[in-house]
Amino acid sequence: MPKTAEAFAPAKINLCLHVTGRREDGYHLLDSLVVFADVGDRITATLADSMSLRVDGPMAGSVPVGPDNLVLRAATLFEPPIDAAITLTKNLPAAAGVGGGSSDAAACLRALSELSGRALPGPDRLLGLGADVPACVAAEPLRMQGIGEKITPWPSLPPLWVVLVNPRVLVSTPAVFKRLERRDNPPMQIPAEDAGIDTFVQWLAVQRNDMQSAACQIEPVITDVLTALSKTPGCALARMSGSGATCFGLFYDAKSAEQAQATIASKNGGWWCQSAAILK
Ligand SMILES: C[C@@](CO)(OP(=O)(O)O)[C@H](O)COP(=O)(O)OP(=O)(O)OC[C@H]1O[C@@H](n2ccc(N)nc2=O)[C@H](O)[C@@H]1O
Ligand SMILES: Nc1ncnc2c1ncn2[C@@H]1O[C@H](COP(=O)(O)OP(=O)(O)O)[C@@H](O)[C@H]1O
Repeated sequence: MPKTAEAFAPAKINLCLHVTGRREDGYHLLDSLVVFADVGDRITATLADSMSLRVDGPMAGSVPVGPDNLVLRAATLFEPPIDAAITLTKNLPAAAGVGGGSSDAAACLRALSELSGRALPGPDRLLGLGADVPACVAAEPLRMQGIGEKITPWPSLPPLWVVLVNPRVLVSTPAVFKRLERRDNPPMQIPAEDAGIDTFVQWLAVQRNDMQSAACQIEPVITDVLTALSKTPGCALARMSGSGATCFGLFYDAKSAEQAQATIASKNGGWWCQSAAILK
């Protein structure tokens, strides 16, 4: 039997995303609390004589199947190459601020590492795939700084659930960065350690996503998503993730999140709505 490995590619959520500066090469300096949800894509890799990629799942149509797919780009980081037949089951919307491509790349690296017994590529090579890839390889609650390369594990997170809502508009990350009015915003404040859930959510509410306003100007429907989320019972906070267009509502329990998802989905047939737990 050929050896097979499976890896989960969780949705990435920027609970807050502060843009604090810009480097000379144009990349932006970020300060973000990044977490992962128990919804995402899936990678299955089987050792084979040559490298191949098959994409299935509800969002398969929205990603490239050739060498531009971040899964195949990630696989090339191993030298010498590890040949495998890879299947990507694409459940997350692409170019949506939930890091699907970066998380797929990270999951592919984990699966190939397991199959071959070889170490994961170093941090510089991960960053070369995309600014979100180092965070997605860590795949645990973390503070992300620099342009994405500085990763610090987040010490403790209260139990939280989210509803992720994407109005099915594509938002270009460079276009949102370009439209920012300010690039020198204050960094995250640091909350008290082991704060209870109320203190944590109050703290989070005064942090920001500095890309949200620019993204809403490009795609005003994002404002509708935020309004719909914030009106659902039990929603403690509604905010955009990454450069959008996906927004999240934050909930204290699974049931409230599931009800909010059902309510929003029933009123907005074309939107992608998913309730999930935040992984600790
Ligand atoms: C904004 C964030 C926040 O987590 O999330 P997404 O909206 O992509 O999910 C990420 O920084 C995105 O990471 P990722 O999508 O991997 O970015 P990359 O492919 O490396 O970069 C896409 C483009 O975004 C801009 N970019 C990206 C990261 C950064 N720190 N500064 C930038 O200015 C650059 O113009 C770059 O060409
Ligand atoms: N496996 C993949 N999944 C999603 N997008 C991918 C993938 N491979 C390449 N891409 C391309 O990468 C870009 C960013 O995708 P994604 O990581 O989903 O967005 P975001 O960074 O906004 O969360 C998209 O334009 C998409 O075409």
